[in-house]
Amino acid sequence: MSSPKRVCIVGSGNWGSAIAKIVGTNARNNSKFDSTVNMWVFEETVNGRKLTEIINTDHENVKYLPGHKLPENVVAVPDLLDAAKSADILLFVIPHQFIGRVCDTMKGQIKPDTLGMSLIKGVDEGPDGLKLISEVIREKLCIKMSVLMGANIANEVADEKFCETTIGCRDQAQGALLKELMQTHHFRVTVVQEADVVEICGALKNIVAVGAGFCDGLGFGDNTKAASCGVADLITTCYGGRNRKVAEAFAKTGKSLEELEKEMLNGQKLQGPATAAEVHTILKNKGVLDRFPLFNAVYGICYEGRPVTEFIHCLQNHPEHQ
Ligand SMILES: NC(=O)C1=CN([C@@H]2O[C@H](COP(=O)(O)OP(=O)(O)OC[C@H]3O[C@@H](n4cnc5c(N)ncnc54)[C@H](O)[C@@H]3O)[C@@H](O)[C@H]2O)C=CC1
Ligand SMILES: O=C(CO)COP(=O)(O)O
Repeated sequence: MSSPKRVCIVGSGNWGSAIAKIVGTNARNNSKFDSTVNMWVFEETVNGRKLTEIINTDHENVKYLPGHKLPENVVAVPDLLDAAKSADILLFVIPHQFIGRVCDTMKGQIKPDTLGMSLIKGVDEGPDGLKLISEVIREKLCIKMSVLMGANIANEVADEKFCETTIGCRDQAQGALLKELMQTHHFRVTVVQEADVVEICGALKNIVAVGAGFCDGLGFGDNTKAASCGVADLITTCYGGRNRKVAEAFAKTGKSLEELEKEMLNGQKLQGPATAAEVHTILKNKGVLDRFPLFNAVYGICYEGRPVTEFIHCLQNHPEHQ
């Protein structure tokens, strides 16, 4: 039998910490995995103490997932390379804007046969158009990559409220191993081979969620909001997510998104506005902006100073309605 796989979680925000709860418990109870799970923590001081010290002593990420104990075998490590260098499985779960720098630091310093899985929702906008975050990681680190995405609001997952998620993995044996690491009674995992589809749905729904927040902030009805909704993650994010919540406050208060992110999220990061900007550049370069009025409208409001009160006009002028 091969030796137990060492797991490292690259990230310790709201979702990273909820995932640490699951992965720590599963790794401890399954001999296929080493029971110690490293979690890389972007170090900061909270209430006068280092966050890593708080996590390793009190077993709680008091800033990003307060109220939940993490398993004691989850070890917070402030140095990225110390956390990741001996890992057989790397779970990437940081806000997408930081992935480039994190991978640059890890390049050449990890085991060559490490399996990576991205839980990051977002896209990168490269010179040739859209690039998936898993592709960015694959190219920079030369490792095999899978993804995990779903209608998974972190606080609800940590509360063990039942939900489903999808692993996109091209290799069946790897998919089965990753499922063993991630699945619990409350967090059911389906493995599919179409990893790119899983990832792009997870990324793009964040832009729609910002639009849904605008609808709420402007006082439109449920029908209006549903006009932009599709499948599970979209529904969840358009009701319960941070992108929606902050966009609602934006429409109601007139404060800037940056200000509201700071005020309302205590260090957590929105992915929707940045994704709207990246997707906007990609669509513009391809000359197809007019086919995506919702994405265009969210971009215009977030970055071009277009009044949020015009949001619905953009949907009324959808090319499908001409
Ligand atoms: N929170 C949620 O409910 C869910 C989030 N996701 C996705 O997971 C990814 C990560 O999200 P969260 O864990 O919620 O993070 P978060 O939104 O809680 O972000 C805060 C994290 O970013 C870290 N950070 C701040 N500056 C940094 C830097 N310069 N370099 C590296 N890290 C830095 C902070 O230390 C903290 O760990 C995102 O792509 C998000 O869309 C996916 C499903 C659910
Ligand atoms: O991705 C999520 C739920 O699946 C979380 O969405 P928010 O980032 O908008 O909170």
